[in-house]
Order: sequence, then C-alpha cells, then structure tokens
Amino acid sequence: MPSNASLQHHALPPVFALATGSGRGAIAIIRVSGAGSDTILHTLAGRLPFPRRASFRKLWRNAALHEDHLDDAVVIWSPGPNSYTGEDSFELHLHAGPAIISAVADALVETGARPAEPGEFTRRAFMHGRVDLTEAEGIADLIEAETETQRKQALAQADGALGSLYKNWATRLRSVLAQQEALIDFPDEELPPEVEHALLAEIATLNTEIRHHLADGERGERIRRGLVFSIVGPPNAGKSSLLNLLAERDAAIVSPIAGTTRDTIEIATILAGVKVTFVDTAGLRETSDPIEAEGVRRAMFHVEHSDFVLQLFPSDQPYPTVIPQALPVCNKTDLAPAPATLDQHPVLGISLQNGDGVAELRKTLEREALKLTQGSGPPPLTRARHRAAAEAASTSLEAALSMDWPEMRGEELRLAMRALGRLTGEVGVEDILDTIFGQFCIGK
Ligand SMILES: Nc1nc2c(c(=O)[nH]1)N(C=O)[C@@H](CNc1ccc(C(=O)N[C@@H](CCC(=O)O)C(=O)O)cc1)CN2
Ligand SMILES: Nc1nc2c(ncn2[C@@H]2O[C@H](COP(=O)(O)OP(=O)(O)OP(=O)(O)O)[C@@H](O)[C@H]2O)c(=O)[nH]1
Ligand SMILES: [Mg+2]
Repeated sequence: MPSNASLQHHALPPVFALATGSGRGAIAIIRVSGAGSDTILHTLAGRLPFPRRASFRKLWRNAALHEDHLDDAVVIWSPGPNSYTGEDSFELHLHAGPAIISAVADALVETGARPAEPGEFTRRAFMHGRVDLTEAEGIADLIEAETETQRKQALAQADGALGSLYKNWATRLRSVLAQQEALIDFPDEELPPEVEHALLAEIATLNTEIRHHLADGERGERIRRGLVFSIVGPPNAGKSSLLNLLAERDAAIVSPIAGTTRDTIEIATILAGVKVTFVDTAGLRETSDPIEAEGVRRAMFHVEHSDFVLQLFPSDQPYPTVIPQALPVCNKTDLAPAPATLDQHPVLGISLQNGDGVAELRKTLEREALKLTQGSGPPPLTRARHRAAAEAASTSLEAALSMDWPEMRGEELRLAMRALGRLTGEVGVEDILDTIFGQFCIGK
C-alpha cells in the first residue's frame, strides 16, 4: 500500500486560509479543512448546509447565541471524503473587506483552527490519496501559469497525464520484479530460458520508453520556467530599441551614445503562447570602464546560458564576427543595406526606425519559441525532480540488463521501482514534501 494511503484515516487538525487574492475584490473565500470542521461551521453558521451546495448564511462568532454578527456569506459544506482535501471542509464566501476577513480569521482561531502552511490543503489531498505528487505539482503550476502553453501543460499534469505514465511503468516493472523473484526460486538446471528472455525484453522496452521520455529536449521544463532569449551585439546596434519594441514599452534607455546599457535588463513577454524573457545586454566592446566591463561579462554569460541568442549589429559599422549559436540580425537598414550572409550565416535585415523586416523578425522569434517547446507523444516531464528520478530508474534498468546474476538483477529492479515510486510520491518522498508543498502559495 502506498505510504500516503496509509495515512488516509488519520484525522488532522483543522486549518484555514484565505483562498482568494489579497488585493481589493468583491468576494473573499476562506477555506477550512480538517477534523472538527463540522463543529466550527456549526459555531459560525448554525445548522450545517446541504453538502456541496452553496447556501446563504449569516455568520456569527457564536451562531447559537447570535453573538457578534461577522458577515452575510455564502457557505459550502463539503464533508469528507468527497472534498478537495478528502477531509471534512467548508468554504466561506465573504464580502472581501479586510476587516471582515480578519474578524472571521479571529473567530476561526477561537474555535481551534490554525492558519494553514503554504500548500497544506493540497498536501492533505496528497496524503489522503486524492492526488499523486505529479498532480499536486500540476495544481501548483496551474496557479502560476501565465501563458497558454503553461496552462495546458499544467492542466494535463494536474489531471494525471504524467502520473498515469509513471504508474504504468511502475505497474509493469512490478510485474517484471515478481517474475524475476519467481525465477530466483527456480533450481538452476530448470531455468526456463524463454521466461527470462521475455523478462529481459520487457526491461529493455521499459528502459527505451523512459529514455525516450528523458530525450524531450527539456521542452516541459522550458514551458514551465519560460524561455530566455538574449539580445547581444556591439554598442549602438539598437539592442535596447529592439527590447522596447518587444516589450511594447520604454523599458530600457535608448541613446545615440555607445555604451548606454551597462547592466542586463530582463522583460518577460508572451510569444506564440510561450513565456519568453528577453534580455537586453551591454554592448560588446573592449572597455576600461570597470562597470561597463562587468556588463560585458554579464552579456557573455547570457550568450552561454540563454535558450536563444539574437546577435544584433548595425549596418553602418564594421560587421562583428558571428557568435556560433546566435541568429545574426542587421539593424538600421535605413542607413545602409544589410549583408545577405555573415561568416556563411544568413542575415536578417531590419530597421527599427522604419519597421522594415520587423514583422519577419517577430515571426522568426515565434517560430523559435515554438520549436523549443513543441513536441509530440506523451506529456513531457516538467521538473528537475522528474528528470533525476527517471534517470535513476533508467540507470538501474540498464544495470539490471547487464547482469547475469538473477539476485543482483532483482536488486537493481527494486532500485528502479523506488525511483518510479518517488515520481508519483508512492515511496520515499517524506524528505521532499516540505520543499514541494512549501513552494505553493498560501491557501492552496
Ligand atoms: N470554490 C472553489 N472553487 C474551486 C476550488 C475549490 O476548492 N473551491 N478548487 C480547488 O482546487 C478548484 C476545483 N477543484 C476541486 C477539486 C475537487 C473538489 C471536490 O470537492 N471533489 C469531490 C466532490 C466532487 C463532486 O461534488 O462531484 C470529490 O471528488 O469527491 C472541489 C474542487 C478550482 N475551483
Ligand atoms: N537610423 C536608425 N537608428 C536606429 C535604429 N534603431 C535604433 N537606432 C538608434 O540607434 C541608437 C542606439 O540605439 P540603442 O537601442 O540605444 O542601441 P544599443 O544597442 O542598446 O546600444 P548600447 O546600449 O550602447 O549597447 C539610438 O539613437 C537609436 O534611436 C534604426 O533602425 N535606424
Ligand atoms: Mg542598450
């Protein structure tokens, strides 16, 4: 039985949190979950409403005595196990005034509830077996999603797309392990070779599937964190002008003085439904100014660490050497024509002054964003945690394949099993739960 399911009937104390944002709003939702939620709701609202149905109620510090009217609210009572957390829980939909929220919070504390830790509701849903770890991560990603690609990826993961992939592997591996164990018990001379063959073939197939999953070009992680596109090139090329155009605002200072930008400026945008952060950098040149030199060093760092590098240079100056991984773009074609190629790389000509080539550049950037994030087949992994565990599983399967000794093979298969179990949170995850759920926002 998975370790989280063994806690299924363990009643946890009641916690509460504001589920809605902290800014101005019309309605604020406070969610309460845990043992004794029924008593708490009864204290505040009187008789319990029909389960999972929105009901209008006057809220009081003590409803029985009509003592201290707090708000007129909509209340939803969700007894466990058919609730988000799997526990008895309820929601108070309040008027969103800060004084109301704090008065209701005080009343809840008085009834014995405590404020929830970040991610505690979803952590409880996980502990009660309502979601696996990948689904819980998907819920966190859904809340953070800013773009269509992030939203779709997070929703698929929250709905179990990644979890069912991993559980399918775990189920098949479990069966391989069972057969392997049966083999070990066979006397040597009676070892049925066709059984062992089939077993090795299944291990190889599993490993191929996991390898394929790992060779995803990191697109899931890229979608999740967003892409970084940096703009580098000589001073005065128009890098900051281009950043401002892409940001649709005057984010960076533009001037005819070479060396205007000395620090890196990052602007997050959405390109073809993908989160893309553009980085404007200091113009690349030899300089005796230590501050500008540090800016140049940072620009070079971005050349190495970006998902995509746009090398911008002006048409009216000596051409730079093309940076191998960069897309060369020649600006200021209003002053002089752009070269067709530079060091055998095709060059895109643009003028930020008159707009020539800008639409084409934008299309190229969108194509690049899609190329780095699109793919087909099963859903991609989305976190370093998934990558590490899948790598570990594959390493163990490969070790198992290379072993003749059934006992040793069994040990490697068990290690692979553990690695897969960590992915969905079935085994050995106690140590990482604080990290994973701690990254959730409060109230989730
Ligand atoms: N008001 C409100 N809206 C919300 C949430 C919430 O908790 N409250 N959610 C919170 O994330 C999301 C929806 N997710 C939810 C997932 C499961 C259940 C739930 O109670 N499931 C029960 C009952 C299902 C039913 O009535 O058919 C179950 O699955 O047994 C509720 C919300 C987004 N919107
Ligand atoms: N003629 C012409 N001028 C341009 C064009 N694009 C930008 N400029 C001008 O070129 C100058 C430099 O532009 P910036 O965007 O500051 O250049 P930069 O690459 O950020 O320069 P540094 O920050 O110094 O590295 C400014 O005066 C811009 O107005 C263009 O397409 N044609
Ligand atoms: Mg600049």
